[in-house]
Amino acid sequence: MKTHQLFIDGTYRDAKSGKTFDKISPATGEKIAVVHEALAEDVNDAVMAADAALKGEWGKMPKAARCDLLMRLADAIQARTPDFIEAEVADTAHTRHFAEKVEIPRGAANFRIFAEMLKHTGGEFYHMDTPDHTGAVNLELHRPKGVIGVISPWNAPFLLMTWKVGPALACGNTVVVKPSEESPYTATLLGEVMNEVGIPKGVYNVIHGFGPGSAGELLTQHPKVSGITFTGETRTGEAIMKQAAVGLRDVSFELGGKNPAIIFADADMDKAIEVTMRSVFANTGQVCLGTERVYVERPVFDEYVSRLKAGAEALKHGGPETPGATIGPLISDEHRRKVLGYYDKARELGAKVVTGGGMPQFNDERQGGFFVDPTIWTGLPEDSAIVKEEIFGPCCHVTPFDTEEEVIAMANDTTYGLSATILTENLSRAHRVGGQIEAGLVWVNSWFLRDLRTSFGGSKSSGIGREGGLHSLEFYTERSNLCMKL
Ligand SMILES: NC(=O)c1ccc[n+]([C@@H]2O[C@H](COP(=O)([O-])OP(=O)(O)OC[C@H]3O[C@@H](n4cnc5c(N)ncnc54)[C@H](O)[C@@H]3O)[C@@H](O)[C@H]2O)c1
Ligand SMILES: O=C/C=C/C=C(\O)C(=O)O
Repeated sequence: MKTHQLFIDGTYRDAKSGKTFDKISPATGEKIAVVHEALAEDVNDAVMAADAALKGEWGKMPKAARCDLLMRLADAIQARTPDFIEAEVADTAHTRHFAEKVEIPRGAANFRIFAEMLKHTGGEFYHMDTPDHTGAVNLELHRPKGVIGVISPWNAPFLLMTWKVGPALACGNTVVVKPSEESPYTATLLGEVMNEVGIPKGVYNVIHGFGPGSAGELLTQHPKVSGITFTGETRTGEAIMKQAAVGLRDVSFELGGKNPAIIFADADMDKAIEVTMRSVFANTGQVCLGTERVYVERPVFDEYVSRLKAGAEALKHGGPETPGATIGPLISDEHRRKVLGYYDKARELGAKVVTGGGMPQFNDERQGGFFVDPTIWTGLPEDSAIVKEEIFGPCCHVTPFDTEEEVIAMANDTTYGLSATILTENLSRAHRVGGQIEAGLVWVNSWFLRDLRTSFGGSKSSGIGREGGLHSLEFYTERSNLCMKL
């Protein structure tokens, strides 16, 4: 039985709390690991180790040397791709293809992009006139924020945790990572690679546990933690904001979404189906940027629904060991109950269930896994819970529309503002409509294309702040303006 320990000050160790919890396989429902739960003393040990590292070798390291070390870390992650694939797949039951092609390469890229950027980016400089006409110069200086608490979710564990740790370390901070209780493996494994490449002890620390009353909450309240970067549910973000308020801890939030796809009659329908089959069903719908609302211009509504139905019904359920599987299980029985609750609610509200709406039956080990049917609904009003609330499963509601004004209004009529995707072959329409969607990311004729130099994040209930590229400097550094009289 695998055991996941804490990783504190460069060393793996059991939790002083003496508490552990089980990790269950999403593919089979069987216990696959025991995880050590960090409580107050463990959390304090991790934060104090991170604080000490700021004042030690790491804090004194020249920026170029720090960035070179992170580039070596990216290479070392790449070299251990097979180990990270097995770890991610064990926790999430993702396909090895998804882990190999998306998740692990992004883990390396998330260090590389910020190391390269920080190494080659200059800063702001302003010359000003002065009353005595001798002038003055202003230099915008950046220094590390300090110890950063990183709290990450289970839906893309390694990608999302490194998306935060990469810029945090590139900017000279140290981190204490609290991965989701559902996905401890890759964050723990990364400690080995940190030691292999020579990242000083205490720079990267991993504590395991839950949120309220556990490691997560304790981390957000620790006086030596200077900022919390969090990815997860909106309501969790609200809780963390309250927890972090005492001490005025800065926060960077990437939260939930209820993302629209808009398909105009002039769209390339093959492309529209290819894009939305991914944006609705990839990772079993457990993608914050995924589509749960589809708006289709009326002339092509029936064709679209019929083709999406065919695509959904062609998906093959299975875990990483199931040959040819194209849709996996949800992460946990608890999450499956949440998604099935929405499936029941849709029926109660009178939705037309185009396909799905329940869970598949198997006569093999998959029967113990947390599988649900890929599901498509039509016919519900825009104010229904199915159209307003994030479900985070392999499902979508499809609504017809007649005009641009109507569909823009429907797309924006949400408390979220994370992402959207627009399918049209009309360039001016893509600019016109795309510029009016209230979301952090809008794709045209594509989905989940990610340039890591761009800003990433959501508005309204989808987040606070932007990370990505130089935008990450806003959260991971403290600015000073040095004004020198000439
Ligand atoms: N915007 C994005 O980039 C993005 C990316 C991925 C997932 N998400 C969102 O994440 C959610 C799914 O992930 P999840 O179920 O793990 O989210 P979650 O909010 O339940 O948990 C996320 C993390 O927060 C911790 N946590 C929970 N309560 C806490 C508290 N009170 N204090 C401190 N830590 C706490 C959890 O232990 C976990 O590590 C979805 O809503 C999805 O939309 C958003
Ligand atoms: O499920 C959400 C996925 C988020 C992806 C990113 O944060 C990213 O691509 O940087």
